Amino acid sequence: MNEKIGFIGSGKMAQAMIKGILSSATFAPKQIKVSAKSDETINKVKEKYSVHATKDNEEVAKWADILFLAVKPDIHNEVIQEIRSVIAEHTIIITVAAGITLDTLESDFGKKIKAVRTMPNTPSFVGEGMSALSINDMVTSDDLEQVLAIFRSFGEVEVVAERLMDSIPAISGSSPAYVYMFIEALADGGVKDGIPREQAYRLAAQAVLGAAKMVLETGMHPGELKDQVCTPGGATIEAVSALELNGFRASVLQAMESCTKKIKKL
Ligand SMILES: NC(=O)C1=CN([C@@H]2O[C@H](COP(=O)(O)OP(=O)(O)OC[C@H]3O[C@@H](n4cnc5c(N)ncnc54)[C@H](OP(=O)(O)O)[C@@H]3O)[C@@H](O)[C@H]2O)C=CC1
Ligand SMILES: O=C(O)[C@@H]1CCC=N1
Repeated sequence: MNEKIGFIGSGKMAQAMIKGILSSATFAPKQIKVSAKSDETINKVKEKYSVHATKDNEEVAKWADILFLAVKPDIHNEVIQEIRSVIAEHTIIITVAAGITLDTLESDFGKKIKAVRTMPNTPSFVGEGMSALSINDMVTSDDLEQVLAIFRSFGEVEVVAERLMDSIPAISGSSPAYVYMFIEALADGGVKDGIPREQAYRLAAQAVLGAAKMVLETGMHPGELKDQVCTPGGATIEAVSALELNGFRASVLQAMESCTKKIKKL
């Protein structure tokens, strides 16, 4: 692809996407320009990814054909006010900020823009991202194809109705955090029984990866896959029973509700 991609904000989420994009070789480092607030981040990003990095948001906004806004929601509008006058008509604006709606984007820019609201996740860093996005009526089908190609370069992407976007962090944007907690807990259980810590992480992480692949690749219902593991009268059903007694599923659902409630307030 020949487009120039800009990132305003080069923190954890932007760097995960940049790493994923460059690893897939869909874009070369010279096609990416980023900005950040501190010299520390600028220098780190230059060194790690060989992309152009600056503290000048306007420079990035003026240059990019596709511009990611990857700053925190509380300074999102401040950044838009800084760059709105230099945005070209053809530029596609992609926000990754949680809770920022397409209406907010348009009204902050104060004009019709090509706007894309997205929710990626940090596994984009290893090319296994899961993103969801919705677009406004200025985005053409060609624009959408370009955007999808970028997101596919670091994982999977789903186009969803904007009314569902507030619910995406809970299921795929934030959920890597709870999965890491689950992996850590599995490893702790192994360590308790004497399994060396590093080996315990490998055992736990690969079991989670394998289970996820089974869901994606067999098309079988997760409940049926669970049943395959539970030998009648065996050990797994004892573990399942203990998880149910301790409200495992209810905890996950409650965590997701809390997440979505917060997104609506951001
Ligand atoms: N982390 C995640 O898993 C996910 C995050 N998101 C969204 O991504 C966005 C960024 O989150 P995350 O990457 O985690 O946060 P970080 O704090 O890691 O990154 C924020 C970045 O914004 C930069 N920044 C701060 N102020 C300015 C400014 N005035 N102009 C330009 N850049 C500025 C910071 O610069 P410096 O480094 O110099 O401080 C930093 O690089 C959020 O809106 C969040 O909702 C979405 C999905 C998942
Ligand atoms: O914690 C947050 O607000 C962001 C949104 C999804 C992941 N991180």
